Amino acid sequence: MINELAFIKMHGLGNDFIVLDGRKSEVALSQEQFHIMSDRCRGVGCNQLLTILPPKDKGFAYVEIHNSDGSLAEACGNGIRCVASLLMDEDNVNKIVLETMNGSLVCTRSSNECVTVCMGKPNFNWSDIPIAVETDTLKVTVLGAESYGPATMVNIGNPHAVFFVDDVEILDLLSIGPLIENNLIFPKRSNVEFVKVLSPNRLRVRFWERGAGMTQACGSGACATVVAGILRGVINGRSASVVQDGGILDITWGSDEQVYMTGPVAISFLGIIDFSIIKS
Ligand SMILES: N[C@H](CCC[C@H](N)C(=O)O)C(=O)O
Repeated sequence: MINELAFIKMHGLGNDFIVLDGRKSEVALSQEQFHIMSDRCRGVGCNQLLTILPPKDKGFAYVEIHNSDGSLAEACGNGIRCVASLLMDEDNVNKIVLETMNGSLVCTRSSNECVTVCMGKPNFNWSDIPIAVETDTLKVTVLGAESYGPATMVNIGNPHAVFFVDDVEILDLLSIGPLIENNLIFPKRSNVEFVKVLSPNRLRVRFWERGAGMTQACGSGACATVVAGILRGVINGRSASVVQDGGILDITWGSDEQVYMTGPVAISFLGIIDFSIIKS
């Protein structure tokens, strides 16, 4: 059991992360230890734990992603952006490849301190989302959420249920979010996005994240939202800005079929935690 641990608290538009560097020494945290860190990091805790590990292939490093409920996640756009920025600074480069459960992601430093991540190709096949029954993933009726209309299901490494509604501000995400996240048609659960189309290239989105709950921003969710908007014909062209509680991400679904996400990163603070003196 680890007693003392150095960590970096970061966020991407208020999507909160604890970053650990496990490339030289073992940093596996117990769930209890993660919650202790999360609670002390920022009042309402952190959304994901990102652990930097030695590469398994030709990338610079492998990034393991855990949600605050302890579940593993295949993708975390805001988190990868943060870790990429850290490691590009460390190595004094403007481009880096990070390995995740969803493959190797090319990350590049763009202008004004933002980072662009190529999040890979979206997947719409019902069995790849996954959904429990064969269905057209463009418009999926989710039992209990019928009043929000059908969801468009998109996998960006992780599953997303995207609902297009007239007003996102009035939504009670705390009640509807878990109901959709844990719906039986989603064998691996799902992230949830509610979208209001502000203009053909500007979307307002609120998130309920699988394994983390309501978040200020969600990078993979912003990607899924723009892809869903293009599939549903509500976006002009292949790019849009996604307006989230924590700020704006710019998303492009390229002609190469890859989805590109560009946005800021921030270090909140560095810390050392001594579990031997902290009781949960
Ligand atoms: N909750 C997500 C992982 C984190 C996604 C989000 N923080 C992002 O920036 O993409 C899942 O279980 O698929």
